[in-house]
Amino acid sequence: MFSTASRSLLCCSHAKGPHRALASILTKSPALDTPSLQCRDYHEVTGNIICPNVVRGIDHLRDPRLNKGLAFTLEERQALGIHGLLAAKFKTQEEQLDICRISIDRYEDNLNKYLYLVELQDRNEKLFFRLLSENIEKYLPIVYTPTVGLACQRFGLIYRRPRGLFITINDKGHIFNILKNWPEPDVRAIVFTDGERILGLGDLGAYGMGIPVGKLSLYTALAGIKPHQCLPITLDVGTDNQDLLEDPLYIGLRQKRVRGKEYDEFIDEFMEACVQRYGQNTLLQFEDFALINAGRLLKKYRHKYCTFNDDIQGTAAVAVAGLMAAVRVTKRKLSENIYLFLGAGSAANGIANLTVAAMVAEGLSEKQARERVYMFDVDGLLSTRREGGVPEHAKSFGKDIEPEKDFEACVAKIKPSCLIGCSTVGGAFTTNVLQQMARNTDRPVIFALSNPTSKAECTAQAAYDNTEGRCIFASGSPFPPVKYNGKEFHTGQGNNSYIFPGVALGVIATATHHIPETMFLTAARTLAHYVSEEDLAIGRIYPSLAELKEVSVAIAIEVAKMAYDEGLGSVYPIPRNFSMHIRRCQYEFNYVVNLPDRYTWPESAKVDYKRSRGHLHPCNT
Ligand SMILES: O=C([O-])CC(=O)C(=O)O
Ligand SMILES: [Mg+2]
Repeated sequence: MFSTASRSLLCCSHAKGPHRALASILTKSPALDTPSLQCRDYHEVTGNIICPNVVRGIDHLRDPRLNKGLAFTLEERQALGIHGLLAAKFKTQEEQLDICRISIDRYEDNLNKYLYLVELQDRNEKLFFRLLSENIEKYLPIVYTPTVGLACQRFGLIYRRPRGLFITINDKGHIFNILKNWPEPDVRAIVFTDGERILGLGDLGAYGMGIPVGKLSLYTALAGIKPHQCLPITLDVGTDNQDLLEDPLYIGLRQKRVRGKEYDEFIDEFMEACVQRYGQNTLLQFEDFALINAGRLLKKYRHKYCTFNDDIQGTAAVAVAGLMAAVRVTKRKLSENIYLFLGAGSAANGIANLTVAAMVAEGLSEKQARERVYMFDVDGLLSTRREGGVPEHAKSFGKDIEPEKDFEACVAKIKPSCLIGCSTVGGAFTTNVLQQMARNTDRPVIFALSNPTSKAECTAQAAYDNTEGRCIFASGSPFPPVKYNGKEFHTGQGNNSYIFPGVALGVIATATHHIPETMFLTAARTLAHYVSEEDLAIGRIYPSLAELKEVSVAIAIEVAKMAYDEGLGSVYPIPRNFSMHIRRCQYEFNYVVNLPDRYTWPESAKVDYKRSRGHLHPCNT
């Protein structure tokens, strides 16, 4: 396994051959007199991957990683052999960003906006990521939740080009070979799904591919993880969604899901093939696996691989951060609340367990902490006395109390101060439930975390209207501002996008071996610290989405420090300044000079070309 530094050194020295060949033809340019800088710039553009001599002429426009469109300077156009392939105009990246914004605004339908952005990513990667990272509030709901949910549902219709790998159960025994087909050799993070629980939309089979793609877009846009280091994968083991099996547009395996031993062997082989191909510290993020697999696979692999489950641990961290910030409003310590979860699946258990850890940190014993947490699933309250007992995955939250199947009655009986929805049942927090929460306590905490918007347990407006505006509300998907009593509130989005990009950046930057649970508690604390008095005043227990990039870096720094405190980091020497180290690992969103090493622009050609185009580009004057 190579350290970060030695990996890039290898790539750089590997690429020197063709540079030398070029240098023998071209003499050194006086304008570009720092060869090492030129080399770094060129490789920055190509992601340390593309050998300059294999990309010729028009391929600089066809490769989204290299393409700058009309922003190629006159010198670049000549040096790269693309002069004349572009219109005469020279544009800056900023001008191009303006055009992108105007183009997207022309679409009314969010799915069309999504398609525009997909196409942009396929055409000009830097422009796509800069647009996204500078307009997070505007475009996050398009490339991510909720629109990405719709994109998954319509995936058969909108599928154009490959972005990521599809590995099917029929590929069992050959997974490593399929990974070899992915053109990027320097992958550091893989987000993968088997499509069985896509957001709250259920089994979408191979249509689930939109989710790893969307998550990894956020890796780059929010945390600055380099795109060539990211690989989205869908593990296609079939689908139990009858509509999809009958859908003529369906692009996945047309068969029922494979389960049991064969499925487990497939996942085992996949995990092992990933580290064989990309190294032991490759980050493997589980995304949108169903309850039956999510928890047990996390348990199985968490000490063997560098892995986490975003729906369990990422969601837990963002919810606990919200609970921590809410303490400043409710004036109740975490350990003074009573929690009731609607849903007892992976997200609920993840949040509940991390909340217990946070209460233990406040001084409760684990038993005392667990006593404060109740769960309600499709069969009612998790009571040890109910028929069929408490499901194995939520055993530690079962209570020796009278069974109850009516959720409203449960809210009245248990009197929770925090109500947390992870049920994927849209509207499950009825008027009665919300009004009861207002009777339970003066400042009830209400989280409707199921995604996308249609699955949220209640709207932000309903939560305010039915609690006399006293609630502290957060949702997994965004809601428009709430108007209550003449005042406007901007409620927060308790979505794991506040957590996973930062954790991933910290883990990748330190080549961490494993991700302990405490890292997510650290991430939660870091996020909670970012919540300002101004945020709280407008009803928000999270920083604004506009701060997501800053938050992600802050989380990455804390994760990186922790990685070395716990002996898990493996980039040596240990970085002395973590902040600087993290920033050095990040992607360059701005265009950089795209000239071959030691290129010389002949003086005579310079003059001729400038004359022939009738104008000069500012970069060349
Ligand atoms: O993708 C999101 O918005 C959050 C998430 O992980 C899920 O709901 O599964
Ligand atoms: Mg998810």
